[in-house]
Amino acid sequence: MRGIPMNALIPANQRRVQAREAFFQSGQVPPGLIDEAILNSWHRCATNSKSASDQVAFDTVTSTRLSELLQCNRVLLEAAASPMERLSRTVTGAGYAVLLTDRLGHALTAYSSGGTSADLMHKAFRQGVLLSEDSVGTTAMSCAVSEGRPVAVSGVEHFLNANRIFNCAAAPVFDPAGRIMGAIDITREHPMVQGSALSLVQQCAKTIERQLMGMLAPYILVNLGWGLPERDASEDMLLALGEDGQILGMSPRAREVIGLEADKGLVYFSDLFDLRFEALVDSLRKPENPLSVEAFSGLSFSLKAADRNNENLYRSPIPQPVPLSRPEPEPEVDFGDASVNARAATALKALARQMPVLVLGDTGTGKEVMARTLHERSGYAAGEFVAINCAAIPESLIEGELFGHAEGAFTGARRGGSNGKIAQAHKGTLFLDEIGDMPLALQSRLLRVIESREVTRLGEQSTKRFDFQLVCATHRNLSEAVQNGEFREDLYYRVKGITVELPRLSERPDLKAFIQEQCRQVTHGRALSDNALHLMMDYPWPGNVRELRHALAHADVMADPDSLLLPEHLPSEILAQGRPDEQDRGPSMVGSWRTVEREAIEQALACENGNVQAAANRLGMSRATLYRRLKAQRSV
Ligand SMILES: Nc1ncnc2c1ncn2[C@@H]1O[C@H](COP(=O)(O)OP(=O)(O)OP(=O)(O)O)[C@@H](O)[C@H]1O
Repeated sequence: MRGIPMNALIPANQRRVQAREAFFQSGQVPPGLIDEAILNSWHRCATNSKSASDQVAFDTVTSTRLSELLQCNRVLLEAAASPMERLSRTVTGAGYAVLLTDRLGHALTAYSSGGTSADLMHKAFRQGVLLSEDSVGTTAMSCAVSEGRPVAVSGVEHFLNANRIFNCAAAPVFDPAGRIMGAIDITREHPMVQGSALSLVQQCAKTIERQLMGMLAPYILVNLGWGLPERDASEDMLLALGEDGQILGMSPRAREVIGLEADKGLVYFSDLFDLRFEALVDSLRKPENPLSVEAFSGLSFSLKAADRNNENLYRSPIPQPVPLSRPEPEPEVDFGDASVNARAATALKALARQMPVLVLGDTGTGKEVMARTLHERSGYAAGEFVAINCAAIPESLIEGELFGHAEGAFTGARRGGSNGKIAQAHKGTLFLDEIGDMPLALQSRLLRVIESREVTRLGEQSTKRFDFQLVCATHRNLSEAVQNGEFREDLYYRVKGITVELPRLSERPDLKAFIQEQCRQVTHGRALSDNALHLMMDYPWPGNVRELRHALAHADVMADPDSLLLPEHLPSEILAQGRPDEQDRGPSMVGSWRTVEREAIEQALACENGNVQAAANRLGMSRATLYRRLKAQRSV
């Protein structure tokens, strides 16, 4: 008998009664009598001054709150709909009710068994009832959510006497980023066979998690296994990968064995496994060759495609190597204003005729987004989009950056020389951002290149011809710069081609819809409360779309995962200021935006140990923009 705790030999029901008596007499329970998860919950209830004799009301939240909750949890509800229905078909005949709760314990969906006589059962298993530990004491759901694992709670294991009629089992549901979204619970009045009840809820939770992974629309879903793929890939261990190898999501079991914490942000396949993503895709195409890969944790896994019929595997080209700097995923673009959309369409026609396009707009209005969108929709989309920020590169280097240089052309020139950005943009788009800040001396050279499409590398005589389309952008008034002698008139007329002027965010005709859409994108589907939305519509947005996206990301972090975004979650400057009178707009708003910006930059640099590229990624801007912002901040 060595190794088996004596308490394990006592019949289960007797053990529970003993545990309860011991707890209420001394606050202590001898080991092995009940699940640690339940004991922890009892301690929390006692610490929060709950008494076993408390009554339980099972009131529902208001209908407004309920619709907010359903809205906030719509992804979970969608993923859970059919697995829950299947579970309820399996168990309601045996007298079980089935429940889906959110992370806080709100009942989102309830299937009742119909065969129960107890009033309490009817009251408890209704949509909108709050079943948190705080309001109804220990339950399987609250334990499963607190401990992050399946838990069964029977009869006297419920902290409140009133709930002793319940016997329940629940499993947490994790989202693909590893956060708990809610729980699946089955409950009945009669004792249950614990093992089977637990495995039913666990299976249902896994199916929901799998649905959630599918809803990410991954390029490919991969099963991890321990041995040879054919024999051993486990349904439990799933990776959802984007087409550039980004890990879009992981099943909880895969996350556990690989040792990746929840909510880790941007992680790529090749960050975790000793294999390039293209090589993975290549081998998955040949299922006859089993693939065994070592993770950087030291463990080896077999990998196979979860769905052999996935067309991406067989039809799409192998994705390009992951670039060294990994930009934030591009937002879905909407320029809202019909006149801007019409202008963009004209700009596309101009590009097709080899005319340049000039994008004008204040900082953060989306000039680069517009340029990239034009590129992607143009006949040159198969080539590269090469952006160069004329304001960010020191005058002495910009020439070499643009035109390239021969080996030894100047001190510090690269071995073997460099081809320069114009060569890189061959058959693609050259985007000259902040062209208004291009040094005067360089402007005439640029003009010649734009006219002839011919480039001479620094330190060389021969020229090469390149084919590229040109998009420029600036926040400056170029015709004023021409008048002030800061910008060459001939270059101005050359780059002006077709202009697209982007409105300030506060002037967008679709402001409300745009804020809501950006909120959906930035927060992955959360909603703003009416008050928060009104405040945002009244704010002047000196930093335009960039500031809006930062504000939404800020609110997303500040708010509870299941709550709407409320005014108090917004950055203080939005809370503090409605739209000031037109004449007050300038300096004070610019001042407050600068402070916010400086803090954001300092924080990002600190978090990334001073790595400018990583900090720029974190802030959702290019490295060049970050340098420019730093320069601007320092000059204040
Ligand atoms: N129409 C849009 N839809 C979605 N996101 C947008 C849109 N316009 C801009 N953004 C986002 O706002 C931020 C700023 O955009 P972008 O860098 O293109 O602005 P910009 O005008 O070039 O700024 P700057 O002048 O400071 O370089 C980026 O994070 C971009 O993704």
